[in-house]
This record gives sequence, structure tokens and C-alpha cells, in this order.
Amino acid sequence: MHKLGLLKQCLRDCNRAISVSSNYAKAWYRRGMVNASLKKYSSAIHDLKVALSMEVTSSGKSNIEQELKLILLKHRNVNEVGRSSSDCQDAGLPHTAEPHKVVLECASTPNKGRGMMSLNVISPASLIHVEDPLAAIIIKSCRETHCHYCFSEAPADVVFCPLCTIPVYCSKECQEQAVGDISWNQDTSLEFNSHHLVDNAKLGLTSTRCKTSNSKQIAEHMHECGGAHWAAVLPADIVLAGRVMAQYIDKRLLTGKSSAISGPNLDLVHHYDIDSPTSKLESHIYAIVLLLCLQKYYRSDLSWREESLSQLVLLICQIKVNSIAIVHMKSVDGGQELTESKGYSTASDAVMCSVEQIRVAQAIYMSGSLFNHSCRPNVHTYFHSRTLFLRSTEYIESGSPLELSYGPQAGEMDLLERQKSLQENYKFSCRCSSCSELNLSDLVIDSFCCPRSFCLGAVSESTCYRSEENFVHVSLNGSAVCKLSLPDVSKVDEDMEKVGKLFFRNDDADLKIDPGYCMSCRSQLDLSSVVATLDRAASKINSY
Ligand SMILES: C[S@@+](CC[C@H](N)C(=O)[O-])C[C@H]1O[C@@H](n2cnc3c(N)ncnc32)[C@H](O)[C@@H]1O
Repeated sequence: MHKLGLLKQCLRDCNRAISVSSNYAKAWYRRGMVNASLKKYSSAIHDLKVALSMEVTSSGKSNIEQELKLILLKHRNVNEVGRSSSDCQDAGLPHTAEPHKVVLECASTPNKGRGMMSLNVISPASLIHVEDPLAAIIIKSCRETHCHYCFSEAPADVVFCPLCTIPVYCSKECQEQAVGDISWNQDTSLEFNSHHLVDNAKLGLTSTRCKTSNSKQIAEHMHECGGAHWAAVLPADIVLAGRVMAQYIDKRLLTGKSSAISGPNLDLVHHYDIDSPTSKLESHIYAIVLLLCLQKYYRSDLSWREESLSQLVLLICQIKVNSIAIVHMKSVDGGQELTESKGYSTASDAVMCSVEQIRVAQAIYMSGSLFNHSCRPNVHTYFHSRTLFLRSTEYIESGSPLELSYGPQAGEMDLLERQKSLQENYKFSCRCSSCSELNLSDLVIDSFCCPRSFCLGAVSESTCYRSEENFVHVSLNGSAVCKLSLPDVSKVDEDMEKVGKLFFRNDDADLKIDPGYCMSCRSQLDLSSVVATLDRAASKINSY
């Protein structure tokens, strides 16, 4: 885990190992090394000294001594500089140590609403954004197997919520973050009457994070505890809306503003106006359910405004459009879970080498929500625990849009599949460059090669192309799908020209390329025979 950069998880396991067997030298050694990576040098030196005193082999001793020397040196350097970076809020995350040079700006775009761009040039693989979620919730299928706070795979000795015992956490630290810092009064007795339970919770719990003045996070599970456990039952986006609303209320109560509550103004985009009547009805019903749950928890502490319900409906609609799937990487052969992802993907099916992405949670990130989608993204998304990281995948000019993929990507899915997926999951029709302009990957992804031996043209199985001036109309089985612009002929690369020469010829005559005909030379391919060959090959491959 240390080598994989999972420092917090590694520290958690070392603590656990030391508490079970305090004379286990390896656990002390490993914890020392993790503390050194976290730049907690004093703790690292202490741990390594304990490991040294316990180590019995001479090779082990000399290894520890060498590491100890290096750490002592680093510790001295840090002290001389004057400030230890262990003070950094995110010292647990090695990636955040990188200097943040990218200056982001949110600007209006011609056809995607607001979007993010950089005010300076960005080199490939630069860290451009790191953010903790405003709210996050584990998905239903991981409730039994993953920590409800950091979303890593839960160990055998999980820690439960001490009040309702329903959510599971991988460590005391995660439990504390989610439920609050529990400081039981000696006289306080827990009663399994939901009202008393909630009252006890209100008295006895304080979120560790809300002690800091500019804290954004309030113990997220508190208001769900001791009630109907709606977090386990309601859809993820609705639970997120409840958590955001509860945070807003808690903050107001903490600052003494217990006047009538309406709702937070998140300033995020929503599509209520274009939602179907069924979807609107669903949002209204869920808003009523949430309001009842919140009223039950806060009871007489606050009064609600008339517009509270409509504010909740809008909040739900904003979360539906902006929430992001947190995905972690898991080794397919049952190994340790990694924490890298490919994007906002629904992620249940993508496989890379021997690791696969698994969707573990759903979250709402305030700045992350301002990044638009592109089917050819220039930003890569991944997560450590619940923290979102964005890195550039290429050189990006200043003022260029920074766009990530919400799942579909050109080259992995064809144009129609991408559009369908974005429409179904995110309710918008994609206007990125790959979906507005004819491009090579879409011409070849589902095509066969031309039957003529020296022609490299593509033959589509089902798509029909008809060009008109600088546009190409795309249709499938007689139904119009979209209209794509033709790329600037001077910029078309050699491969695209070879695959679809007919699109770039200079005469004005109307061009129609039917399925089964080469896009370069118009030769006809016997589709039924190649499809049959393909099916035979597929069944052979599947039988292995
Ligand atoms: C997470 S928000 C992104 C920020 C948003 N543009 C705004 O103004 O706040 C997602 C919404 O942005 C718009 N959007 C993002 N990418 C788009 C794209 N490639 N084509 C068209 N609209 C897009 C859609 O309205 C989508 O529902």
C-alpha cells in the first residue's frame, strides 16, 4: 500500500497491526516509512527507533539504520528551513505536494454554458485541480464491503457508527470524520428510542472538521442516524441533496442563525425546465421525503420557509446534473484496490490490463462541477479516497477550455453510442469538437476495410453519409442522427484522407456514401459475408 501511494490506508493498517501485536518490528518499520512519506519526521524517527530495538536480523537492523539516517537528515533540513510540510493540510496525499501553478478561470462558452479554462499554458501531466467533495455517499452495492467514508475496501475488523451501527468504516479516523468526534458524557446513557438517540447524538457529537473556523464539512452521517436510515434506501443523488441541505442547516445553527430555512444557493446548472414530467414528479416527491426526514431530525430547532420545498426540488435537480461517480481501481485477480480512474465514467465495465474500475460512490464537487465534457478530453480525472484530482493529458494553450470526459470517449465508443449515453445519463446533447466535426476514429471504429487490396478506405456497416457544402449528414437505418462539419481540408491528416478520400474531393457534386460502400473508392463490400466471418471469429475467441 505504501508503494501504491495509499499512505492513509497503510498508516491505518500499521496502527491496527501495532495495536494487535506491539512487538511486531515490521509494522513499526512500515509505519515509520509512511510517516516519513507524510513528512511527519519526528514520528517516523520514533517508529524506526522502536523497529530497530525489536529487529533481530543484522541485515534488517542495517536496513533500518540506513533509513533512519536519511530521515534524520531530512528532519534536520526541514527544521533549518523553518517550516515542516507536515503542517500542510493535505500532507497525506503525495500528489498535492506538487506546486500549484495553474490558474483556472470559469468563463462562458458558446454552446456548453459555463466552463473552465486556464489563464496560463499547461504542460502535459500537470496537476490542475484538487478538491474535496461538498458531499459524498457510498453506492448501494458497496455498503457492505467498503468504508462509508474513504470508500476503500473495508478490512475484516470494521468500525461501526457507534449510534446506529449501520454504516461501516475502515478505521476510527474515518468513523470520526463521518460521525463526528464522540465524547461521551459519563452520565449519558444510550437509549434505543429514536428521539433520545438523536438528542444524544446532537449533544455528544462534534465534527472534528467543524472545529476549524473555515470548515466546509460537517459530520455527514449525523442527521441520518437514529431515524429511518434514508441514506441506505434513497437514491444516491437524493441522499447527496439531504447531506448538502443538512450541512447548510448545521452551519446556520452553528453561527446562531436559526431563523427560517429556505435552502443553499449552490449556483450550479440544472435542467428542471427540460426534465420530463415523470422526472419532475420524481424530484418533487423526493423533495417532500427529504423535507420530512430533515424536519424529523431538527424538529423544533428551526422553522421552514414556504419556498423550502421548491428550493429542495432545485437542489435535487442541480445534484442530478452535477454529481460525479467516484471510481477506484481494483486488481482483477483479487489484489489490492488502487485509486486511479479514467473519468466521470459509469465505470462498471472498463478494464485496463489486470485492473478494473469500480464505481464506489457518488459525490458533488463545487469547482469540479464547472468542468464541461469532451469526448476527446484534455484533462484526466482520478480519485484518492474521496478527493478529486485533475491532470492535463496534453500541452494546453492558455485560454483553451479544460474539459474532462463524463464517461464516453471518442475511439472507445462511436458517435451514436456517445450521444446516447450522454443524453440518457446527463440529459444533454454533446457539442464537443469530436461530436461536431467528422473525425477519423468515428469513421473507422465500426467499419470494415475496403475489399480492394490497395485501398485503405473504410466501409461502414450501417451508417449513411450525405455531404452538403461543408457538412456531412449522418443517418442510421434511414433516420437522421446528426450533422457534422467537415474539417478544414488543409488540416486533415494523411490517415483520414486515406480512409475517407471522397469527403475531401473538390468537386461540388452531392455525395452520398451508403453502408457497404468504401468511403475512399466506392467499391462495394459483401457485408453479409464479412459479418458472418466476423461472427465466426467472435464465437471462436469467446470459446477460449
Ligand atoms: C457539470 S455541468 C458543467 C458546467 C456547466 N456548463 C455550467 O454552466 O455550470 C454539466 C452541464 O454542462 C453542459 N455541458 C457540459 N459539457 C457539454 C458538452 N460537451 N456539450 C454540451 N453541453 C455540455 C450540459 O448542460 C451539462 O448538463
